[in-house]
Amino acid sequence: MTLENIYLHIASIKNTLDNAIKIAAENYYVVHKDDSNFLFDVKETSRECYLLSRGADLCYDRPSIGFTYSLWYQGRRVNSFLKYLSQAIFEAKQEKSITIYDLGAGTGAIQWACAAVASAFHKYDVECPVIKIINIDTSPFMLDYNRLYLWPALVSLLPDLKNSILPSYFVNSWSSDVDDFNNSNNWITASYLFDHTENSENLKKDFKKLIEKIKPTKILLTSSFNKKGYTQDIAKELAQNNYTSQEVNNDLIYSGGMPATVAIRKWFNNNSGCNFSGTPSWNENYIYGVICSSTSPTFNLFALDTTNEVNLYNPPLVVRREIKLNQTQNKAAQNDNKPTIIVGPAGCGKSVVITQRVLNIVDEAIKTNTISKINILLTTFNKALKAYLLNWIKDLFDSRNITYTENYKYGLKTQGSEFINVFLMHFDVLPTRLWKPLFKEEQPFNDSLLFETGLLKRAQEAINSIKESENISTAEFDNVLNPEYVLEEYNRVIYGQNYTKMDVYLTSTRSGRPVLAYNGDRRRLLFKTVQKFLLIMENNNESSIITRRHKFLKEINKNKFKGYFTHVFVDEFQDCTQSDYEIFYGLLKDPNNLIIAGDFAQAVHLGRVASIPRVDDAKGERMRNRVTHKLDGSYRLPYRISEAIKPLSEAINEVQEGADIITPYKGAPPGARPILVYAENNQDLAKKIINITKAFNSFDVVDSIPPYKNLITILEKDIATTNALNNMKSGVCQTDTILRLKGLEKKLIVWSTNTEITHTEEIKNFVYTIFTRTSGLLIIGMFKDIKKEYKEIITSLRKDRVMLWDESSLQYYNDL
Ligand SMILES: Nc1ncnc2c1ncn2[C@@H]1O[C@H](COP(=O)(O)OP(=O)(O)OP(=O)(O)O)[C@@H](O)[C@H]1O
Repeated sequence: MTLENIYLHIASIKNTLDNAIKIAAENYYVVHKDDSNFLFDVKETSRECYLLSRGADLCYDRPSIGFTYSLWYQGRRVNSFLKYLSQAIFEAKQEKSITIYDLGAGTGAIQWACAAVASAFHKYDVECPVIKIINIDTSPFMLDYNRLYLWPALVSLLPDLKNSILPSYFVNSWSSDVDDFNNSNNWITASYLFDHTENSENLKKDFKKLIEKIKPTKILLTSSFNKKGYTQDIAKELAQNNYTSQEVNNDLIYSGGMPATVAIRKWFNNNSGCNFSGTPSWNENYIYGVICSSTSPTFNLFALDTTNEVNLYNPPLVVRREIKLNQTQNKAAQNDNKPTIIVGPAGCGKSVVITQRVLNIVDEAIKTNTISKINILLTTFNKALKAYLLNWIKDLFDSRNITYTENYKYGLKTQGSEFINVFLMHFDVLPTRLWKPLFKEEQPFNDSLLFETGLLKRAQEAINSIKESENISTAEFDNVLNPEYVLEEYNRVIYGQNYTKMDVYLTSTRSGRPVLAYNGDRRRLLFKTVQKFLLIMENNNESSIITRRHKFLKEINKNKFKGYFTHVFVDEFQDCTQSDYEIFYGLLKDPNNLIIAGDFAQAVHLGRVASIPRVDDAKGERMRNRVTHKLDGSYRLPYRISEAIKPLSEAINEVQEGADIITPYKGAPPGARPILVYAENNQDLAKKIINITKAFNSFDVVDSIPPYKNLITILEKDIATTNALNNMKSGVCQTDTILRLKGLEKKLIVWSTNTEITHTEEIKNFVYTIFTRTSGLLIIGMFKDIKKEYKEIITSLRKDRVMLWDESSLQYYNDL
């Protein structure tokens, strides 16, 4: 059997391949034609495939993409690999087996081309190496279309293939799910890998790491001709490192029409309401291809320091100890006794770094027998996040065999220490928690704690009293003399910036707050009202979280808790005022051991009032040695979601200095674009959400059998939709507020625009924080009378990176 014989046989099965594409499409249609959204989805994927042919990037994240794509591209893509693989497999015909890692496998053109070659071996009765194909792609829809439809159709026509081609399919990473790297004759095929990415340099680095790990004997690279630069660069580098490289002759075995595929497209157009246009053929545009073959065993080829982490498309890790920190994260986790600021967008690993740094301090202290001197406070503004951090730290301690006991109120005491070494506390309870055990006799907060409604009532009383004493009978001052404004002014400015005296307040800046004239009536009235409010609270023996904090600060300023902690860690610093930092400094032995992490874009409590400790005044001395670590990218947010919401983070950044702009990161878990859904009412939204979870179940966001472990989380509280969902699938949905969920992540977040966001000034921060909670799907539910501010946010999202769920959603979106 010669190479020519192989070509001849492949030429003879052209119609078989064409027929298999047709059969696959027929079968897919039978299974999916009644899907709630089938026709619209096909219409959209057809449009996107057309745009791909014009050079646009395709997201491959709609359910019908495999179906539509294959009806145009399958033939030509397979054709482009036929000669290339004939040549490579023919050269390897002595081998018993070959394992091909097909990166960006899509609907399996490489697998099909291998099948055609193997079929030639059978025809000539020559033993063909068993070809194990590991299809790796970020799109479950593309992989599934091959696995469930294309491949079975081809095997039904060429049954001999069953034993010679052994495929497997992996949504995700080049490495993490593929632990079987010990095959002896590994090949890598990478088609179009570097064609559509703004991140080619990183990709190239990861690609080289993969090569070191897999040690392939052959690397087959293709790209479109006009994007061949990166492929050539890599081939050149490989050529200098034990690989010979050979450009592939690009003439194709097949040409002309694909009658079966054309016929089925016509049938769909006439009978199903699909609207396919154009005539598919075998003719592929000119492709650049190169085969690199190893000349000797590869070992530490590129002299990279690590061969273990291949960061492409890593799935999210659930066990904290399995997370391998990247270089920047690692640096930020070193305990260098300097005030440390860790910034970066949602999901870049700030909490990961904090927990690692806590571990490093404790680990070092245990080794140097100084654990009894370590007293760390880790505080944050959210109960669930506190629990999350605690579990991460416990998991890390376990991984280092650090023995500890847990005190449910305070934190962890490690073996060998007489007291608790790691205090984990919600910042709101810190004043009470620290005060009570230390100064039992005083019991400062033996009062009732008021929350929103109670506080608004007291603020109104204060306003009434001031209006009366000042003889104000008009609405002239109502823009500031209203309960919400008074409370915010107290929390954010009078407490937040610690303006205890009227004359200071009248003449000082009120950073991040609406402008009020210095020494003006409004300021004077506000200060008096706040004083009155505090007095009323005191007389009624009541307090708020902030008045408690305020009293705590006053005691701290008297050195009461001085030096209680060796280290203070703050996660989510965007919720801190300047006064909060005064508390942290007051608690610290050494100001150099303040470590704070956060993201101003998520400042849902304070908006533009949020700030980090000043360095430009007398107190700034404490931050003199500060180090800022800037982390990049989001490991949590699927790449497409980061791309979609980037304009929103840029808009926040424009008004809020220091807010981090989200950077799409290739190491993020796979996922779809944000899905925009129009609904007539809550019931309708619930129905559509269920349909979406069905269509996207390959992203593993919601369990398909009860009890539904993976919940849908609706933000902000939308009880009607939640009830409607739970009536359909009991227990599948929960609803919450972002104030309780910030810092955490969920697999499926729904932003229901039906519910009001009360913090109108921080509305963008709010919505951004909601969007960035997902590690899987993000659904945006839109209704008829949508608020103007929400409309503005939705239309600001990158247009080619949102997915309109159905016809009514598309129309609604176009009319926004
Ligand atoms: N180096 C890493 N490798 C793999 N996964 C990582 C890495 N760093 C972070 N992650 C994952 O990214 C997700 C987000 O991490 P983390 O919660 O620490 O981010 P964050 O910056 O604190 O987010 P937020 O600003 O929303 O609070 C987590 O699921 C974490 O496991």
